[in-house]
Amino acid sequence: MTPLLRLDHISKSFGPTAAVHDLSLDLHAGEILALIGPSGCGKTTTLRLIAGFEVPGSGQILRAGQPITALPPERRGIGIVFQDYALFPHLSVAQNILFGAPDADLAALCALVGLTGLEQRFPDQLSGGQQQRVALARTLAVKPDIILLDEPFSNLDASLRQRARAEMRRLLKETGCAILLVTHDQEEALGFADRVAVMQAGRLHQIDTARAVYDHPISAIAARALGPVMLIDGIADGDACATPLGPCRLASPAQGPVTLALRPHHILPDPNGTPARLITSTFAGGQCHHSLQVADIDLQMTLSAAYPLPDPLFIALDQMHRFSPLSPDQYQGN
Ligand SMILES: Nc1ncnc2c1ncn2[C@@H]1O[C@H](COP(=O)(O)OP(=O)(O)OP(=O)(O)O)[C@@H](O)[C@H]1O
Repeated sequence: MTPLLRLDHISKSFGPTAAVHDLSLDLHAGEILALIGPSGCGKTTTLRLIAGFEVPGSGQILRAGQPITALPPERRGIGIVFQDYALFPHLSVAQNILFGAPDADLAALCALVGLTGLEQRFPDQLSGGQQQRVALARTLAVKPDIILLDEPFSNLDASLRQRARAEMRRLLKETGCAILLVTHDQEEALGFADRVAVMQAGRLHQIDTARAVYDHPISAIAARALGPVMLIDGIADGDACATPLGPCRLASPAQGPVTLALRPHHILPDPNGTPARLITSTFAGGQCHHSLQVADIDLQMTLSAAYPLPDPLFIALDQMHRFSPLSPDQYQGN
C-alpha cells in the first residue's frame, strides 16, 4: 500500500551541522507516529522539512506517491499544530477556527473538539486545553489528511495533559488523519502514538510500535528514549541468560556475552533470588521507586506501593519478560 507520507533519503544541513541525515520513513493513513530522541537530534527539522518551511539538501518527500518536495507549505495539504497553538489573539474562537476555511462547518467542528458554546470567546478567555482544541479545530477545518503536531501538550499541566492526550487521540482516530508528532515526553510517545521513531544525531535509530521499542530496544539510546533503563551484562546460552541478578529469558537465542536493558519493573522481590541492599525508597502515589544495590551494581526497582518490601530483601528478574540483547556496537559509549 502506498504510504500517505514518505520521506525518501532526506538530508538537511545547516552549515557544518547535519541536522537530518539520510532519513527514510513512511506514515500510513490513520496512524500516529511519534518522533523522539535527545535534544538536537533533528526532530523539529524533520517536521519543518515535511511542512515545507525548510528545503532538503537531498532526498524526496512524497505525499500519496506524489513528490511534494518543491511545493510551498500552503500547497502540501498538511496541517500543523504548533507548540504555542499560534492562535490569533484578536479573533474569536469561531474566527480562529474558520480563518483558513471560511466555509467549514463551525458547529460540527466545535462539537467534535468540545468547544460548543465557546465560539464567541477570545483566546485569552480560554484554558490551555481549550486553546489547544481551537488550534486543532482550526487545523481540522481545512481537512488535511496529514497533521504535524509539535509538542502539542507541553503547555498543559500534568493532569490536564493526560486527559487532553486521550481526548485528542480519540478525535484524531475518528477523523482518520495520519499524525506525525514531535515530543520529549516518554509517556506521550508510549500512550499517544501507534509507532515511535527514535532519532539520534539526525538519523533514524529504531522505528517500531511503542511497545516493541519499549520492551525490545535495539540499543541503549532507544531504550533511554522511552524511560529509565539499566544496562546489565550477562552470558547467554540459547534463550537462557545468566546475570549478576540471577537468570532470565531471552527473546531470541544468543551465545556468549550480552548486554541487556532492564526497566525498573523488571526487578522483583523473590525469596529465592539474589541478596540486595535497599538504599532508599521514594513514594510516588500508586508506586514506590526503590534504589538498591546488588554487589556493586546500582539498581532501580519500581513496585506497587501496596507491596510490602521484605526484609531481608532478595530480588530476581521478571521471568515473564523476554529480554532482547542490545547489539554491542550500539550501546558502547552511550
Ligand atoms: N536554522 C538553523 N540554523 C542552524 N542550525 C540549526 C537550525 N535549525 C536547527 N539547527 C541545528 O540542527 C540540529 C537539529 O535541530 P532540531 O531543532 O531539529 O533538533 P530537535 O531534535 O528538534 O531538538 P529539541 O528537542 O531540542 O527541540 C541541532 O544541532 C540544531 O542546532
